[in-house]
Amino acid sequence: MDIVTDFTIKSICETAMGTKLDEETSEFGKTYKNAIHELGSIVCHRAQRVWLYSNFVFRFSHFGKSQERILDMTSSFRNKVIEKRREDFIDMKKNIDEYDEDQNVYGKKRLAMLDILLQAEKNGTINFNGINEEVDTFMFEGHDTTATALQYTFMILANHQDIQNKIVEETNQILTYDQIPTINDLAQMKYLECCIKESLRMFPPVFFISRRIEKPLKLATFECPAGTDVNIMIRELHLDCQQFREPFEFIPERFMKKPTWHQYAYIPFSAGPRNCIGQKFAMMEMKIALSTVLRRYRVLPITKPDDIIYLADFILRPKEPILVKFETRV
Ligand code: HEM
Repeated sequence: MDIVTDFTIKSICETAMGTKLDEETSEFGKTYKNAIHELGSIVCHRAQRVWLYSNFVFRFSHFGKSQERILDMTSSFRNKVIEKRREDFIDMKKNIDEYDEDQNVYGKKRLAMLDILLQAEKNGTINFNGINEEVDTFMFEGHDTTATALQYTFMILANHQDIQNKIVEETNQILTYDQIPTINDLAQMKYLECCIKESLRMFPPVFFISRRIEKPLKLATFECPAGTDVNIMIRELHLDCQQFREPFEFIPERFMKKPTWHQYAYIPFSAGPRNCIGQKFAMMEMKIALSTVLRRYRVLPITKPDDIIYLADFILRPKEPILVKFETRV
């Protein structure tokens, strides 16, 4: 998990934020990962204890104090990432004066998401707090989810050598040993894509989402009054045997045919207007990571799917680290 999280934090910082982590920020990134995990368990702990719902009581509790310490830590990591890019952005603009606002391109450089926010701050369309909120959202949504998906995918592939071999066969037809994949190469990795989709079905990192119902809603025989908070249990939907044949079996081939399930029975990235904005990015990132590692290493099982005990969290987090073994391919 440490290796994949390190990879996904660096990816989101370099791409969306335009900030390459140096030694100091890299170390900070590792603490950030642990802080996010701790934060998840505090939020769930509080949700289960009604006496901690009051902000006044919570603030003085042990958990309230821990949460404050963690939020200080995550804010300072985020501030470092923003400040580093702010300096680079000023330098970049000094050297290049052509800015194409429609394409978000400076000279020949395409802007990172954070550059667009910094430019918007200059134009007065977003303020300092607004930038912080956007960066927090992307840093969190953009690393923990993908790292979780990758660890379950490595684990399930380690337990299915035949499927792993098929991925390597496909990848070898597209890339040579050291070749860095282009977007076109990634688009050709159809079988790998089915494996990732199947892994997201069985182990959706965001395993539930919540919505507040604005108007009364009839669900089968149930009447939900306006104002009800509803949880949509994504993992339960994905494991419904009325929708998926042998739902507990890892069968990537089911994604090679036209879906036989209801369009909302498979929603790892949610659906509707607030669905995941980063899903294409996540799919590409996972394809790069998996194809690069599997070409070089055979992944062997240590953790088995049935060994996993899940924690109460807002991400599908295992209680114990998920372990696999890497053996160099010859
Ligand atoms: C396997 C990886 C990922 C999974 C499973 C995932 C899943 C989700 C889900 C289920 C939601 C909807 C939450 C809701 O409806 O309440 C969501 C929202 C979001 N995701 Fe992802 N995500 C992933 C990767 C990413 C990445 C890489 C980024 C950023 C580059 C990202 C950015 C976001 C953002 C900003 C939102 C909020 C969108 C909004 O509220 O309009 N996600 N994600």
